[in-house]
Amino acid sequence: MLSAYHLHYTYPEAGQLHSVLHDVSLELKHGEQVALVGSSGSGKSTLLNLLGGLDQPAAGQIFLNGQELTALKEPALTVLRRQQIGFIYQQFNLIPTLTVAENIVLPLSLLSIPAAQQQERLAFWLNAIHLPTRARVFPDQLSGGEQQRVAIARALIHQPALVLADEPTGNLDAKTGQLILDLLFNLAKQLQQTLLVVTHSKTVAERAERILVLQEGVLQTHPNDLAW
Ligand SMILES: Nc1ncnc2c1ncn2[C@@H]1O[C@H](COP(=O)(O)OP(=O)(O)OP(=O)(O)O)[C@@H](O)[C@H]1O
Repeated sequence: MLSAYHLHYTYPEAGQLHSVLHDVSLELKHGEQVALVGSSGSGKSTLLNLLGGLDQPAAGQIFLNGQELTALKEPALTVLRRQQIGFIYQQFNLIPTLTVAENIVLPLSLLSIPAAQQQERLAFWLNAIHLPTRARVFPDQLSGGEQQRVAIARALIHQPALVLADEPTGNLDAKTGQLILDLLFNLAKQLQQTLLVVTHSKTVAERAERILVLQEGVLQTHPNDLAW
């Protein structure tokens, strides 16, 4: 469902081009749950941003469900992201001035889904993340784990084909992180969404069906043999 071919990513600094990703190719199957690991600075977040259409590679192609993401320009790229991709971040990134309910339905509002349908789906998701009574509170009234549950609902509510998570448990204690992980992996599986999770945690990576390892911008072909 997601294919990337020969991705290169560079940035200019002090008159030189620095390479972050070098000839990265990968394929994710429909409904697959994959972890992306590698040491700090190896290019994991950069790769996630390219796959999510948030940034463009210097060279290479990315296809999402047959559509070439790397051939799209704004605003078509934004439309594709809104329809097909859900993002989850370490810092939760909820909008502080919106309530829990408003944060969760935001992707539906952006897609102009009718209000009645939004409320129906909201009720389902408040239950799915075990926060049925917190719809009207604001993010700063929630714990970190609760905020991340809201962020998960917001990332999945529009039924995206692809869910990209960057260190989703990085800001949580071990026990809360485990609960968040269970919720994310179980819901994505139930909804047959493809999940790619960037992580430094072995616990997180071991939940995945497959582990991709980046080393200094190069994707390793035999990741199981490597220490990371
Ligand atoms: N546009 C840019 N300008 C300057 N540096 C950049 C740019 N894009 C990426 N980099 C550099 O590329 C390297 C890879 O960054 P990236 O955030 O992708 O790594 P990472 O593997 O996710 O690291 P971490 O695990 O610490 O989050 C870093 O050294 C980063 O500073």
